[in-house]
Amino acid sequence: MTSKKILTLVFVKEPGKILLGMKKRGFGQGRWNGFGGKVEKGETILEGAKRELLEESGITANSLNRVGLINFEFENDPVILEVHIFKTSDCIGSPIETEEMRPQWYAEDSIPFNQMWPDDHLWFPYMFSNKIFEAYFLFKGMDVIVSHWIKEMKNLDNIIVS
Ligand SMILES: Nc1[nH]c(=O)nc2c1ncn2[C@H]1C[C@H](O)[C@@H](COP(=O)(O)OP(=O)(O)OP(=O)(O)O)O1
Repeated sequence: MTSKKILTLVFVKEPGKILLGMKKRGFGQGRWNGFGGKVEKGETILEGAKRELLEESGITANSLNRVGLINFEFENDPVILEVHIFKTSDCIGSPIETEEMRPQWYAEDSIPFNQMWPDDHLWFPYMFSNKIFEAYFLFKGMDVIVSHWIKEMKNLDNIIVS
């Protein structure tokens, strides 16, 4: 029997650059990524995304735009991670280092993909060209992608996040 964990991932964008955070602990430790985590009981996915962004970076998002939806499966693990990805340029505050994340701005043409999850370089181009996508990745361990697909979508309106 498989089960699903609902997670969020938020990227703060400004023209030509993106805010990443170095994950200091927990799942994905040592990798640059957006800000996010598990959606808690009683909150919507959108609320969870905003909460995690604030907790991990000190930034408050007024609004979030859908970027994509990825299901991650790991060999020999019944738990599927359903990750809802958002971006925003409509936010308040400056990034601060937190217990979980060390934020840093990166130019869009110098993203540190070799220190990120191995799937990121495959779907970041969709995000940077404002294409909405759905994807699936099957991992062996934390470093090897066994199989995957990525599909551009018109929208993700069938999956309610608000
Ligand atoms: N293959 C992958 N590629 C990627 O880009 N992001 C991934 C990923 N697998 C997981 N993530 C993201 C989703 C989510 O934002 C984050 C993991 O969040 P978690 O909540 O599991 O982190 P923690 O273990 O720190 O738990 P919290 O106590 O909720 O903060 O990593």
